[in-house]
Amino acid sequence: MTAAPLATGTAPDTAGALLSVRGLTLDLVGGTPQPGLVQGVEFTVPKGRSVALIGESGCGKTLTAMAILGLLPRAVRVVSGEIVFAGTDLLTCGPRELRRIRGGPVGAVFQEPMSSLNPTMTVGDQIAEARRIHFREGRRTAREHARELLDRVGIPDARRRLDSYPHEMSGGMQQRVMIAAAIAGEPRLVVADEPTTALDVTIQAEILELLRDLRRDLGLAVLLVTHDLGVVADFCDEVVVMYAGHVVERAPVRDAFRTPAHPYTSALLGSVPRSDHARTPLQVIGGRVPPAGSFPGGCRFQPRCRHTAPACAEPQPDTVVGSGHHTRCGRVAAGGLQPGREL
Ligand SMILES: Nc1ncnc2c1ncn2[C@@H]1O[C@H](COP(=O)(O)OP(=O)(O)OP(=O)(O)O)[C@@H](O)[C@H]1O
Repeated sequence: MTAAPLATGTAPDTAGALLSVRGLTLDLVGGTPQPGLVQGVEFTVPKGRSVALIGESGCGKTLTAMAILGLLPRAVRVVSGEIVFAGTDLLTCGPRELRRIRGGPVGAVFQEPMSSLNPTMTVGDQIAEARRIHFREGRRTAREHARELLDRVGIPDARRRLDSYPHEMSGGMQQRVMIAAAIAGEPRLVVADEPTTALDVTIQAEILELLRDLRRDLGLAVLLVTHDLGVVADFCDEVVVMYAGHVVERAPVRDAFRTPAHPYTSALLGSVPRSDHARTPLQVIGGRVPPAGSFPGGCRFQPRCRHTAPACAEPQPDTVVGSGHHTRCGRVAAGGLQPGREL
């Protein structure tokens, strides 16, 4: 017997959302119109929760994160959509308002600390600057806060380190400084794009532990862009799965991992080793993400999907398969496929 999906609909569940991304569509500026580098992206980040954005390279995770931060590359424009943070649509904000929000209530942590930290300023001055801009603190107070923040993120001998330059620190320490700068603005949301990818494994674990502590102590919400499904399982409450610019599934992490409702999510999960299924052979997802501009109509995953049917060439409905669990697989919507690891 096939279980019918609960419902179809398009809107994210916005109750209690701190951040709500609705119908976000991004494209290249000028040139030939593309069928949406990022198209119709919908998800929410509830207050104090941690949401992962996952998918293979080139699926639009970073562009989505950059749109939230108002830092899209010049070549990319917003075609439509809303990004509502604490009641304000960030896409309607001018540059001054965006600068007030970014580094203030919305913090950012990127993969390469050295590309975000200013190599010509001491780390103390960089963190103090955030306090001076966002809280109009005087030099002395801002410096004292910078010391407290360095201490808070686990930098030993914080008072002396205030006067260090980023290049005098290890990669892990630089990442801690970037986190200190992000929390200096007392954010409610931190957007973290691959914050541990450039670090070696033991340091990765330390940085994640730090983010976890800060989340708990400061009540932060986190939007985490990552390729690492182990990190998602360990750190996040909810997951948003992107494929070729579409969100194909969003769900509480446990539900997405136990009963994925999109063949792409299932294939992603099958491509990483699991401790509980040590003998299960790893799956390889055949083919690759199509380059932007050559996406198929309907479900963009269909050329790589082992369940493809003619209906997959049509736009796929947003289907609710469980509490907070949505998919955009028409075959699941029609009851022809069952959510689950064997999908
Ligand atoms: N500045 C740019 N100009 C043109 N195309 C771009 C630009 N930045 C990204 N793209 C294209 O947009 C698509 C989405 O890129 P994006 O960086 O968001 O992917 P991603 O999922 O974050 O990948 P990764 O995991 O490798 O960072 C890709 O096809 C990429 O080539």
